[in-house]
Formats: sequence, C-alpha cells, structure tokens
Amino acid sequence: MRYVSTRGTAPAIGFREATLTGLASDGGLYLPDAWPTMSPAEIGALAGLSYAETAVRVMLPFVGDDLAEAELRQLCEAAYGRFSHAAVTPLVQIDHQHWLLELFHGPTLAFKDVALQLLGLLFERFLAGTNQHLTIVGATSGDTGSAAIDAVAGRDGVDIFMLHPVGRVSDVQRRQMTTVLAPNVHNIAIEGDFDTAQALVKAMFNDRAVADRFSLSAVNSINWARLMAQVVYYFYAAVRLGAPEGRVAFSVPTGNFGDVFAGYVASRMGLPIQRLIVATNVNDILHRAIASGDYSKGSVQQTATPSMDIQVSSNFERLLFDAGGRDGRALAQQMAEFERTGVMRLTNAQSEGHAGLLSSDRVDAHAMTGAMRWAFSQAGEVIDPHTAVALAAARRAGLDVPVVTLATAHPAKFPDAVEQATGGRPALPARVGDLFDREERFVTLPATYDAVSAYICERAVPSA
Ligand SMILES: Cc1ncc(COP(=O)(O)O)c(C=O)c1O
Ligand SMILES: N[C@@H](CCOP(=O)(O)O)C(=O)O
Repeated sequence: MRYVSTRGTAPAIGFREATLTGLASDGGLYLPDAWPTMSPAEIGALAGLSYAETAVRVMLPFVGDDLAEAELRQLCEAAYGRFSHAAVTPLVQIDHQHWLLELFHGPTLAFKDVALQLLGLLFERFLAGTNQHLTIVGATSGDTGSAAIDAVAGRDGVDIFMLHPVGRVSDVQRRQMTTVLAPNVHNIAIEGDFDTAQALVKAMFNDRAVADRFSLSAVNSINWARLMAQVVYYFYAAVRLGAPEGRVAFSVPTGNFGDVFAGYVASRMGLPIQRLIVATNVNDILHRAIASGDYSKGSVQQTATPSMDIQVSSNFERLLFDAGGRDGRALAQQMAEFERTGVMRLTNAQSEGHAGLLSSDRVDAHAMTGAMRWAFSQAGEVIDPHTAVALAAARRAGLDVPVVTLATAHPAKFPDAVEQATGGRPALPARVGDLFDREERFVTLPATYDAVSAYICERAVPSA
C-alpha cells in the first residue's frame, strides 16, 4: 500500500512514513493510492469478533509490509485494552430506529482515544531502534489534545506541543491537558480561535526548514493513521445491526471532517452504508458545501459545541480529492485559491462524487437541546451536546433504515450544556480522578507564527 498526496506532487510513501510525517511536503494530505475492499463474506465474518480483532481485519490492508499481522494484533489489543467498556465502542438503543455508538470509553472520554491510543503505540513501534526524535505539533478544540497527550506523555523519543484556543475549551477539557506534567508535554494557549491554531500548525509543517530539523509529526486527523483507526467502528457497528445484508445510516457531529471521512472510507471499502449525515452546528460551512457546493468561510460563532466551531475543515480536502477524481494538481490550485479568497465552489465532479452517500444538516442550539431532552426522556440517556447535534440531524433525516449517531464525547466533559438542557449535572467518571485538584501548567502566546514557532523551536529536540 502506497500513500499519495492530495496535492499531487509529493512522492508516494509507505504506511510507516505516512504515520511519522503527518502532512505531505507539498502541503497536501496522504491517502492510500487505491481503496482496499472487503467482500460481503469478509464483512459478514466480522460478526461476533472482539473490537481489537475487528480492527486487525479492517486495518491490515492499510499497513502494508510495515507491520506483520501479529504485531498489529498486539498493538490493537494493548490500545483497546485501556477502554473501560468490554465492547470498546458499545451500541445503545434509543428507540426502534435510533442507536448511539458510544465512542467515549477511552482514557480521556472522547472518540479521539480510539485512534490516538493506537497512534501512540505506532509511534513507539516505528521509533524503536532508531535515534529519531519526533516533535509532535497539534491544534485542539479540546478533545484531540487530551487524547494525544495521554497517548504520548512520558514516552521516549517524542515531545508534544499542543495548541488550544484560550477560553474556548471546557474546564474539564483544559485540565485534562494542562494537568499532565510529564516533561515531554508542552501546552500552549493561543489568543485566537481553533482555526487560527490549526493554521499555525499547518504553517509549521509547511516551513520545511523547521519540519525537517525537528522531524515534525501530527496527531491531528491530517495524519492518515488517525482516520484509518476510526474506519473500524463503522464496520463494528454496522455488522452488529445486520450488515452486510442490511444497510445502516450514520449521523456524525462534524468539525474537521475526520470522523465522517472515516465513514466515507468504510463505504469505499464495501460497507453497505445507506447514508452518512454530516451534522454541523451554526458554523455551517460543511453543510453549505454538501448541500449546495458552497465552501465559503464565514466568521466563527462560539457555541455549546466548541469542537465543531470550525470554518476550515482539514479533511474536507481528502473528500474533494477522492470524490472529484483524484486530480492532485487541479486540487492544489483550488486550495490555493481558497486560501487566498476564503471562497470555493465544488466542481460538478466533486459534488456528484459524494451524492447519494452524504447528506447534511445544520442544527441550532434549540434543536440540539431538544435532542438532549429526547434522548433522556426516551431512554434515560444523558448525551453530550456534540452527540445531540448529530442526533437531532438523524431524527430529521427521514430515513427508513437503522440510524447510528456517533456519540463522540462523554457528557461530563460539557457539564454546563448538559445541565442547562436536562437539569442534571453529569458526574466525572472515577477514572479521571482528582482532575480539579491537580496543578496546571501551560503558557499563553499571541496567535502569531513568530511567537509560536520561536517557543517551539527553543524547546524542541532536533532529530538525529
Ligand atoms: C466531541 C467531538 N465531537 C465531534 C467532533 C468533530 O469531529 P471531526 O473533527 O472529526 O469532524 C470533535 C472534534 O474533532 C469532537 O471533539
Ligand atoms: N475537535 C477537534 C479539533 C481537531 O480535530 P482533529 O480530529 O483534526 O484532531 C479537537 O477535539 O481538538
């Protein structure tokens, strides 16, 4: 399996290199050169397997010769052994048609753990026996940061610099990052929004002198391995609800388009997905793009779903590339124009390439609150606001197949929004312990490239 860049000029590389590198040298994102497929018989054979074994079967074609099957199995068993639920990602039924796929039973209580617990182990495996030192630079609206920090804190050969927008993550999310005092963890609060933090990270990767000197690596979903690991739970859930004979739909709360792109990949691999609903909050650039081809930036509004307060969605580029016919050079021009003007119209090929599989919805605060109340009154389920955005979209989609809403975070990560909707304040699970009693450590920096790169370059370890 080789990985090609969405912008068409970076050389194709293998899985190990794609995992350690993150962003391609031409500024694009890596994707497999062709989608591996699973036959109906192979999909059917996943029934009854553990999550870790399902992960091995689904991911094996992507890792090529860089990992033997037995090694991949060992890593999956270790990664998913840290989840607090035996099913790892259990399905919970709400009514005759709606299910929640609970993705928050990992160490930091959000779906990011599913991929990042594995990614931490992949880094360790690929660095073993080398002198290479990785400098991970990431941006977070709250969940990726804590999951990535948990996955790499205290590991040899890796430092992590994580940027979060000051004042725009919940107290629980911030403390899950800033109370980790391992010497290889560096938290930076940026005086700006998440889009700005993400743009600063991309600028560091595109500064070739810095990227090469420090072996920069990514834990955001620009890293292909993140998405690969997220493809697994679409198979796991669909098989439990009758695939491959029966079709299933998924509703996905969307920000950076990573989670829903993983569903798109599952469909490309042969999983019979009837529909993937791209659910946004009022920051609706992705809804406009899917519904009418208009991918134009507005200004970001702060909402009760901060992880979806995004305008520039990094993985949307992967959809544009794949659905649009994989013309990297044309996409590079389209992206350059978007970066210059903030405006993009999808080509007919790009829109037609996803039509029939993707639909979208924009969910406001009123509908989100309604979905939280409905889940509670219907099934006694307390859900987080991001999950509620997708559940609201799922209920309005008018489908006649089982609809699985991805439950992306534990409600206790967003206690204020949950209390406002349901009247009850969710308790933090015991596994996060004395979060509010621990010392915090972070710096606050202005949102400028000079300030951030100077801070990181002074502390990062040059690669061997
Ligand atoms: C709780 C939660 N829900 C949904 C999302 C959106 O997921 P994605 O960025 O993969 O679209 C995020 C952030 O990524 C998140 O933290
Ligand atoms: N909502 C995310 C934003 C970063 O997304 P990623 O999936 O690209 O890492 C977060 O929780 O940080």
